[in-house]
Amino acid sequence: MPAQILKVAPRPQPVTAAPLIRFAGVGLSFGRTEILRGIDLEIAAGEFVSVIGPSGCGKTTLLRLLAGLQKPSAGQVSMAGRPLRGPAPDIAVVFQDYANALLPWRTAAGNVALALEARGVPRPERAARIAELLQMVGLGAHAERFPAQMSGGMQQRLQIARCLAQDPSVLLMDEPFGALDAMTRHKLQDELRGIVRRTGVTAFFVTHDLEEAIYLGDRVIALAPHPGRIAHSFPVTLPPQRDQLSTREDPAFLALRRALFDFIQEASA
Ligand SMILES: Nc1ncnc2c1ncn2[C@@H]1O[C@H](COP(=O)(O)OP(=O)(O)OP(=O)(O)O)[C@@H](O)[C@H]1O
Repeated sequence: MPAQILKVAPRPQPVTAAPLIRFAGVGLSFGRTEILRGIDLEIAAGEFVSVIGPSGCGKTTLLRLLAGLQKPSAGQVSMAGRPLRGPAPDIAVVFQDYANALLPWRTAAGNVALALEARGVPRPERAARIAELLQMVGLGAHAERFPAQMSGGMQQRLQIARCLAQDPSVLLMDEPFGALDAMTRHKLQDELRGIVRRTGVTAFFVTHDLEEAIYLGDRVIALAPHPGRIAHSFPVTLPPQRDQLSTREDPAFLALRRALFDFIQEASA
């Protein structure tokens, strides 16, 4: 081999992994009303994407498109290179209304078991997996409680455990902590970030709470209304290890909070 060739160091190639989720030119109209227009969005596997925007701008509709609960009127939503044609077992949805998402006549363990049964996990394997999932969401000691015997925060943890029992690649969350008090909310935010990092699940999180969007996200997508469209994609430049006190005092956090606040003010005007 000629010497000069050996001297040429290989150029480091950027990592260009294909996105897990892709919205390509997605639009949605209900009758004559255009709700979403020209949504182009790519989400990498393991990414935590928060979605904010003024009330009624189409955040939930965007989530429903990704959940396969709504078909686009234009464009395509795809996952792992395949167009979404309806709800997929690989995509789990955590709703704000935890009380209605759980089966009241089943215990915590029974609620989680349901998702394992649906996936066809053999009975002998279920008990260990249920214990593991309940432990992961801090309900290890409450397996035999019924939802009505649990606080709102515990019920929401249970809904998350049940979704994780689906072994999803993607976790969609629509204002999941909106009905909880501030302390419980902060605790669940930390638990959720921990779970997402440990499991590697891709998270799509809709919220009205701008601080929550930043605290949890790797990126914040801002939707403008009439029709709903992506106005900005803000990268969150905070270190991955977050803390309720110091992260919220970080200058990068405060600057982004300001930018999101300004955006909402302008978009709502
Ligand atoms: N099934 C439907 N038929 C007709 N209009 C709908 C339907 N679902 C939603 N809309 C309208 O689409 C728009 C976007 O609704 P969406 O719930 O997605 O907004 P959002 O940003 O999540 O609102 P919020 O922050 O208040 O929860 C709203 O104007 C709503 O009235």
